Amino acid sequence: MNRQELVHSIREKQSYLCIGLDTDLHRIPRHLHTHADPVFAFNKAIIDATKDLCVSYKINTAFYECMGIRGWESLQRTIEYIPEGIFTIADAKRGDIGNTATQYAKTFFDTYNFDSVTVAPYMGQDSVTPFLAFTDKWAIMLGLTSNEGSKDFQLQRMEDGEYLYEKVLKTGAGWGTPDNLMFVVGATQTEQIARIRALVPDHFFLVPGVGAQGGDLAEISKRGMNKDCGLLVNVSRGIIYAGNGEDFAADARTAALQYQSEMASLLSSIAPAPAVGV
Ligand SMILES: O=c1ccn([C@@H]2O[C@H](COP(=O)(O)O)[C@@H](O)[C@H]2O)c(=O)[nH]1
Repeated sequence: MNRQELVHSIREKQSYLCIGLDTDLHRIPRHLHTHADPVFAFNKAIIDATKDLCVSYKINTAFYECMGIRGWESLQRTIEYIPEGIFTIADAKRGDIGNTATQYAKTFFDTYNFDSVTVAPYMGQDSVTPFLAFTDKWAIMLGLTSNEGSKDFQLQRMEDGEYLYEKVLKTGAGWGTPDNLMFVVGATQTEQIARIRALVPDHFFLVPGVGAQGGDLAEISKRGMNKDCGLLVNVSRGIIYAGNGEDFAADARTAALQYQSEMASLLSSIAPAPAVGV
Protein backbone atom coordinates (compact mmCIF):
# COMPACT_ATOMS: atom_id res chain seq x y z
CA MET A 1 0.00 0.00 0.00
CA ASN A 2 1.35 3.44 -0.83
CA ARG A 3 1.09 6.60 1.25
CA GLN A 4 -1.71 8.11 -0.79
CA GLU A 5 -3.86 5.00 -0.28
CA LEU A 6 -3.12 4.99 3.44
CA VAL A 7 -4.02 8.68 3.84
CA HIS A 8 -7.20 8.13 1.81
CA SER A 9 -8.19 5.22 4.04
CA ILE A 10 -7.64 7.34 7.18
CA ARG A 11 -9.85 10.12 5.81
CA GLU A 12 -12.52 7.72 4.58
CA LYS A 13 -12.77 5.73 7.81
CA GLN A 14 -12.10 8.75 10.06
CA SER A 15 -9.70 6.51 11.89
CA TYR A 16 -5.99 6.05 12.41
CA LEU A 17 -6.51 2.99 14.56
CA CYS A 18 -4.18 0.03 14.22
CA ILE A 19 -5.41 -3.08 16.03
CA GLY A 20 -2.69 -5.31 17.39
CA LEU A 21 -3.33 -9.02 16.92
CA ASP A 22 -1.13 -10.06 19.84
CA THR A 23 -3.05 -13.27 20.14
CA ASP A 24 -2.01 -15.39 23.08
CA LEU A 25 -3.39 -18.95 23.04
CA HIS A 26 -3.65 -18.79 26.83
CA ARG A 27 -5.82 -15.65 26.80
CA ILE A 28 -8.40 -16.46 24.17
CA PRO A 29 -11.90 -17.55 25.23
CA ARG A 30 -12.27 -21.21 26.17
CA HIS A 31 -14.91 -22.07 23.60
CA LEU A 32 -12.45 -21.35 20.75
CA HIS A 33 -10.14 -24.15 21.82
CA THR A 34 -12.34 -26.69 20.02
CA HIS A 35 -11.35 -25.11 16.66
CA ALA A 36 -8.57 -26.69 14.60
CA ASP A 37 -6.75 -23.33 14.67
CA PRO A 38 -7.98 -21.43 17.76
CA VAL A 39 -5.65 -18.46 17.16
CA PHE A 40 -6.98 -17.95 13.65
CA ALA A 41 -10.59 -18.45 14.84
CA PHE A 42 -10.00 -15.67 17.37
CA ASN A 43 -8.32 -13.34 14.85
CA LYS A 44 -11.02 -13.97 12.25
CA ALA A 45 -13.75 -12.98 14.71
CA ILE A 46 -11.82 -9.86 15.78
CA ILE A 47 -11.21 -8.85 12.13
CA ASP A 48 -14.85 -9.42 11.18
CA ALA A 49 -15.96 -7.27 14.12
CA THR A 50 -13.52 -4.37 13.66
CA LYS A 51 -12.45 -4.09 10.01
CA ASP A 52 -14.61 -1.02 9.33
CA LEU A 53 -13.18 0.84 12.34
CA CYS A 54 -9.44 0.50 11.82
CA VAL A 55 -7.02 1.26 8.99
CA SER A 56 -4.36 -1.22 10.03
CA TYR A 57 -3.72 -4.54 11.75
CA LYS A 58 -0.39 -5.23 13.41
CA ILE A 59 0.65 -8.83 13.89
CA ASN A 60 3.33 -9.13 16.54
CA THR A 61 5.18 -12.18 15.25
CA ALA A 62 6.38 -13.18 18.75
CA PHE A 63 2.88 -14.41 19.59
CA TYR A 64 2.99 -16.74 16.57
CA GLU A 65 6.67 -17.72 16.42
CA CYS A 66 6.44 -19.10 19.98
CA MET A 67 4.11 -21.83 18.67
CA GLY A 68 6.48 -23.03 15.96
CA ILE A 69 5.04 -24.25 12.68
CA ARG A 70 1.45 -24.01 13.95
CA GLY A 71 2.02 -20.37 14.83
CA TRP A 72 3.34 -19.57 11.37
CA GLU A 73 0.27 -21.28 9.88
CA SER A 74 -2.02 -19.14 12.07
CA LEU A 75 -0.07 -16.06 11.00
CA GLN A 76 -0.44 -16.98 7.33
CA ARG A 77 -4.19 -17.62 7.62
CA THR A 78 -4.58 -14.30 9.44
CA ILE A 79 -2.61 -12.17 6.98
CA GLU A 80 -4.51 -13.78 4.09
CA TYR A 81 -7.83 -13.04 5.81
CA ILE A 82 -7.19 -9.31 6.38
CA PRO A 83 -9.22 -7.46 3.73
CA GLU A 84 -7.54 -5.64 0.84
CA GLY A 85 -7.10 -1.95 1.62
CA ILE A 86 -6.13 -2.41 5.27
CA PHE A 87 -2.49 -1.64 6.03
CA THR A 88 -0.69 -4.65 7.50
CA ILE A 89 2.29 -4.55 9.84
CA ALA A 90 4.59 -7.43 10.74
CA ASP A 91 5.88 -6.32 14.13
CA ALA A 92 9.02 -8.44 13.99
CA LYS A 93 11.69 -5.85 14.95
CA ARG A 94 14.25 -7.35 12.61
CA GLY A 95 17.80 -6.08 12.10
CA ASP A 96 20.90 -7.85 10.75
CA ILE A 97 23.68 -7.52 8.18
CA GLY A 98 22.55 -6.63 4.66
CA ASN A 99 22.24 -10.04 3.00
CA THR A 100 20.37 -11.43 6.02
CA ALA A 101 18.15 -8.33 6.20
CA THR A 102 17.22 -8.97 2.56
CA GLN A 103 15.98 -12.46 3.52
CA TYR A 104 13.89 -10.99 6.34
CA ALA A 105 12.42 -8.45 3.92
CA LYS A 106 11.59 -11.20 1.41
CA THR A 107 9.97 -13.25 4.19
CA PHE A 108 7.53 -10.55 5.21
CA PHE A 109 7.02 -8.72 1.89
CA ASP A 110 7.14 -11.54 -0.68
CA THR A 111 6.21 -14.72 1.19
CA TYR A 112 3.61 -13.23 3.53
CA ASN A 113 2.71 -10.04 1.60
CA PHE A 114 2.74 -7.65 4.57
CA ASP A 115 2.78 -3.94 3.75
CA SER A 116 5.40 -3.19 6.38
CA VAL A 117 7.88 -4.62 8.87
CA THR A 118 9.24 -3.10 12.07
CA VAL A 119 13.02 -2.82 12.04
CA ALA A 120 15.55 -2.31 14.85
CA PRO A 121 18.18 0.23 13.69
CA TYR A 122 21.03 -0.68 16.05
CA MET A 123 23.07 -2.33 13.27
CA GLY A 124 22.87 0.74 11.04
CA GLN A 125 22.14 1.63 7.44
CA ASP A 126 22.93 -1.66 5.69
CA SER A 127 20.58 -3.48 8.07
CA VAL A 128 17.65 -1.16 7.26
CA THR A 129 17.95 -0.27 3.56
CA PRO A 130 17.12 -3.80 2.27
CA PHE A 131 13.60 -3.22 3.65
CA LEU A 132 13.32 -0.01 1.60
CA ALA A 133 13.95 -1.64 -1.78
CA PHE A 134 10.39 -2.97 -2.31
CA THR A 135 7.70 -0.99 -4.17
CA ASP A 136 4.80 0.16 -1.96
CA LYS A 137 6.30 -1.59 1.08
CA TRP A 138 7.48 0.11 4.26
CA ALA A 139 10.12 -0.22 6.95
CA ILE A 140 8.98 1.00 10.35
CA MET A 141 12.12 1.86 12.30
CA LEU A 142 12.20 1.96 16.09
CA GLY A 143 12.61 5.62 17.07
CA LEU A 144 11.60 6.15 20.69
CA THR A 145 9.89 3.12 22.17
CA SER A 146 7.12 3.04 24.76
CA ASN A 147 8.84 0.94 27.40
CA GLU A 148 10.74 1.84 30.57
CA GLY A 149 13.94 0.54 28.99
CA SER A 150 13.86 3.39 26.42
CA LYS A 151 15.74 5.36 29.10
CA ASP A 152 18.71 2.98 28.97
CA PHE A 153 19.94 4.01 25.50
CA GLN A 154 17.40 6.03 23.53
CA LEU A 155 16.98 8.78 26.12
CA GLN A 156 20.67 9.07 26.89
CA ARG A 157 22.21 12.39 25.87
CA MET A 158 25.10 12.44 23.42
CA GLU A 159 28.14 14.69 23.89
CA ASP A 160 26.46 17.44 21.85
CA GLY A 161 23.42 17.35 24.17
CA GLU A 162 21.20 15.56 21.69
CA TYR A 163 19.31 12.44 22.74
CA LEU A 164 20.50 9.23 21.09
CA TYR A 165 17.01 8.65 19.66
CA GLU A 166 17.20 12.06 17.93
CA LYS A 167 20.39 11.05 16.15
CA VAL A 168 18.78 7.75 15.15
CA LEU A 169 15.70 9.52 13.75
CA LYS A 170 17.66 12.17 11.85
CA THR A 171 20.13 9.67 10.38
CA GLY A 172 17.45 7.06 9.63
CA ALA A 173 15.26 9.64 7.86
CA GLY A 174 18.04 10.04 5.31
CA TRP A 175 17.97 6.34 4.41
CA GLY A 176 14.41 6.38 3.09
CA THR A 177 11.59 8.79 2.37
CA PRO A 178 8.25 9.59 4.02
CA ASP A 179 6.80 7.26 1.35
CA ASN A 180 8.61 4.11 2.48
CA LEU A 181 9.80 4.74 6.03
CA MET A 182 7.88 5.24 9.27
CA PHE A 183 9.09 5.49 12.85
CA VAL A 184 7.89 3.81 16.04
CA VAL A 185 7.17 6.44 18.68
CA GLY A 186 5.71 5.24 21.98
CA ALA A 187 2.45 6.78 23.16
CA THR A 188 3.92 6.97 26.65
CA GLN A 189 6.53 9.48 25.41
CA THR A 190 4.22 12.51 25.48
CA GLU A 191 7.01 14.87 26.52
CA GLN A 192 9.08 14.02 23.46
CA ILE A 193 6.51 13.67 20.72
CA ALA A 194 6.31 17.35 19.66
CA ARG A 195 10.10 17.42 19.45
CA ILE A 196 10.05 14.27 17.31
CA ARG A 197 7.39 15.69 15.01
CA ALA A 198 9.55 18.80 14.52
CA LEU A 199 12.54 16.62 13.60
CA VAL A 200 10.64 14.50 11.06
CA PRO A 201 7.59 16.55 10.02
CA ASP A 202 6.40 14.39 7.13
CA HIS A 203 6.90 10.80 8.26
CA PHE A 204 4.18 8.55 9.62
CA PHE A 205 4.60 7.32 13.19
CA LEU A 206 3.44 3.95 14.44
CA VAL A 207 2.39 4.74 18.00
CA PRO A 208 2.01 1.78 20.39
CA GLY A 209 1.24 2.22 24.08
CA VAL A 210 -2.38 3.40 24.21
CA GLY A 211 -4.60 1.16 26.34
CA ALA A 212 -2.76 -1.34 28.55
CA GLN A 213 0.39 0.83 28.76
CA GLY A 214 -1.52 3.98 29.68
CA GLY A 215 -0.65 6.29 26.75
CA ASP A 216 -3.03 9.22 26.19
CA LEU A 217 -4.61 9.21 22.71
CA ALA A 218 -5.64 12.88 22.76
CA GLU A 219 -2.25 14.12 23.96
CA ILE A 220 -0.19 12.20 21.45
CA SER A 221 -2.58 13.15 18.66
CA LYS A 222 -2.43 16.87 19.47
CA ARG A 223 1.34 16.80 19.64
CA GLY A 224 2.10 14.29 16.89
CA MET A 225 -0.35 14.76 14.02
CA ASN A 226 0.70 16.31 10.73
CA LYS A 227 -1.37 17.46 7.74
CA ASP A 228 -1.82 13.86 6.54
CA CYS A 229 -2.61 12.69 10.09
CA GLY A 230 0.79 10.99 10.12
CA LEU A 231 -0.15 8.60 12.92
CA LEU A 232 -1.13 4.96 13.21
CA VAL A 233 -2.06 4.44 16.84
CA ASN A 234 -1.85 0.81 17.89
CA VAL A 235 -4.00 -0.77 20.58
CA SER A 236 -3.60 -4.50 21.16
CA ARG A 237 -4.72 -5.84 24.57
CA GLY A 238 -7.10 -2.91 25.14
CA ILE A 239 -9.20 -4.08 22.19
CA ILE A 240 -8.68 -7.78 21.56
CA TYR A 241 -9.09 -8.74 25.23
CA ALA A 242 -11.88 -6.24 26.00
CA GLY A 243 -14.06 -9.28 26.71
CA ASN A 244 -13.40 -12.92 27.41
CA GLY A 245 -16.73 -14.65 26.88
CA GLU A 246 -18.70 -15.95 23.90
CA ASP A 247 -19.30 -12.36 22.79
CA PHE A 248 -15.63 -11.32 22.96
CA ALA A 249 -15.72 -9.98 19.38
CA ALA A 250 -18.65 -7.68 20.15
CA ASP A 251 -16.74 -6.40 23.20
CA ALA A 252 -13.68 -5.79 21.00
CA ARG A 253 -15.87 -3.87 18.58
CA THR A 254 -17.23 -1.69 21.38
CA ALA A 255 -13.68 -0.86 22.51
CA ALA A 256 -12.51 -0.20 18.94
CA LEU A 257 -15.52 2.02 18.30
CA GLN A 258 -14.64 4.17 21.29
CA TYR A 259 -11.13 4.73 19.95
CA GLN A 260 -12.39 5.36 16.40
CA SER A 261 -14.96 7.92 17.63
CA GLU A 262 -12.32 9.80 19.58
CA MET A 263 -10.03 9.68 16.55
CA ALA A 264 -12.76 11.07 14.26
CA SER A 265 -13.18 14.06 16.53
CA LEU A 266 -9.40 14.55 16.89
CA LEU A 267 -8.98 14.37 13.11
CA SER A 268 -11.55 17.08 12.52
CA SER A 269 -10.14 19.38 15.19
CA ILE A 270 -6.42 18.91 14.46
CA ALA A 271 -6.09 17.93 10.80
CA PRO A 272 -9.25 18.94 8.96
CA ALA A 273 -9.68 17.32 5.53
CA PRO A 274 -8.67 19.56 2.63
CA ALA A 275 -11.55 21.05 0.65
CA VAL A 276 -12.74 18.96 -2.32
CA GLY A 277 -10.60 19.62 -5.39
CA VAL A 278 -7.60 20.86 -3.40
O1 LIG B 1 7.80 0.79 21.60
C1 LIG B 1 7.08 -0.19 21.38
C2 LIG B 1 7.18 -0.95 20.25
C3 LIG B 1 6.31 -1.98 20.05
N1 LIG B 1 5.35 -2.28 20.95
C4 LIG B 1 4.41 -3.37 20.63
O2 LIG B 1 3.11 -2.80 20.46
C5 LIG B 1 2.11 -3.62 21.05
C6 LIG B 1 1.47 -2.93 22.22
O3 LIG B 1 0.51 -3.76 22.81
P1 LIG B 1 -0.54 -3.26 23.95
O4 LIG B 1 -1.20 -4.52 24.37
O5 LIG B 1 -1.51 -2.31 23.29
O6 LIG B 1 0.24 -2.63 25.03
C7 LIG B 1 2.84 -4.91 21.41
O7 LIG B 1 2.80 -5.78 20.29
C8 LIG B 1 4.26 -4.47 21.68
O8 LIG B 1 5.20 -5.50 21.47
C9 LIG B 1 5.24 -1.53 22.08
O9 LIG B 1 4.36 -1.75 22.93
N2 LIG B 1 6.10 -0.49 22.26
